[in-house]
Amino acid sequence: MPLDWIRQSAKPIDTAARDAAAARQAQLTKPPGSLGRLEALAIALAGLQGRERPSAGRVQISVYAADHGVAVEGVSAFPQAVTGEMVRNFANGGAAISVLARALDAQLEVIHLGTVNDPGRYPNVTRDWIAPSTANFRHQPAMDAAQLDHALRCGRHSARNAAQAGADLFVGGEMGIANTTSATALACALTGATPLELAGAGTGLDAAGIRHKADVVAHALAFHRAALGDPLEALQRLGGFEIAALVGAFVACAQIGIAVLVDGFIASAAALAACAINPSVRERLLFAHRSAEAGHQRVLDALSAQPILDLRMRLGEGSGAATAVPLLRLACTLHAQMATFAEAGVSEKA
Ligand SMILES: O=C(O)c1ccc[n+]([C@@H]2O[C@H](COP(=O)([O-])O)[C@@H](O)[C@H]2O)c1
Ligand SMILES: Cc1cc2nc[nH]c2cc1C
Repeated sequence: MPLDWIRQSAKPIDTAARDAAAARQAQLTKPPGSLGRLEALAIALAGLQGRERPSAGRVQISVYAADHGVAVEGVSAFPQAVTGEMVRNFANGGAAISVLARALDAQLEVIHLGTVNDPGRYPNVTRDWIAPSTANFRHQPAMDAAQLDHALRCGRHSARNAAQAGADLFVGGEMGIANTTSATALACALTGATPLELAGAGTGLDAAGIRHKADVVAHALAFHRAALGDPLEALQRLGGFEIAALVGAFVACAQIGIAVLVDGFIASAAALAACAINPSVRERLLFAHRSAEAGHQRVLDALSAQPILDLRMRLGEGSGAATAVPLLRLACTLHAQMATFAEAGVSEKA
């Protein structure tokens, strides 16, 4: 079966490295726990990376761009042409994630899976064409099985690239007009939440626009209801190429043992699908931020995830995750470089 790999177990957490990191934290010159979540993040990264002193130095950011058939339902504040136009902007280095990747000295990979307004070829954008867009999932499955397979493998390819480059951390980003509608439908199918509970403004819908979006999602869920019990089939019917690529990347990173920092609403819906398909993936994911998109908290709750940041961001592209990287780096540097009580000759707690 071509998709067998997606269900293979994630690499187990290295509990010895995690315990050694926790023991080190207890010896550093500070009241125990006083660095709060920075301590927990360093300890978690130690378990994920299998070393007492983890690092967030080498970061790979993979951004997947694709269009959505459901855009014809008028569910986005922006025209569909923007997806292809933003691919050009990624190529020219002017998008937010381009700037963040440069500032972080991270490796940025942009993968163009198919847009209605094809911007053409750029040397620094991988063109891994599937179709101009998914089908409109209000009336038909978004993808066929071959397209789902292609998108999942595209994500696995990024994970393998990250491993080859020796990445400490993987960030998955996405760009796709109308993909919050797809992510909302997928999250409803996987959590049982209603479309009205999860639908949000996306790129900037008003209240009437959000009600219409929820209505489109409700119709789609009714149309596909009989097939939504299987999360892989839910992904095929309601997902996007970029969302499926994120699922493939998250699962493959977890299997290889690369720590994953999950971005906002769409990336978290992909994480939810990845964990529903392969529950062993969950313990290998860190969550970067709480997006301003209305349904994100519900998705984070379903994953029992505690995001690092809450900056009211709602851009996507991997931008929220990239913004959390400096905090992870600081957590690792403190963990590695602070003196212990014994080294510094400081008296311990009475
Ligand atoms: O990541 C988020 O939390 C997020 C929330 C709202 C919008 N977005 C971005 O906006 C686009 C989708 O918005 P929309 O309104 O077209 O569905 C897509 O390119 C996403 O990257 C991203
Ligand atoms: C301009 C623009 C940039 C984006 N980046 C991610 N989603 C986006 C949506 C729009 C509309």
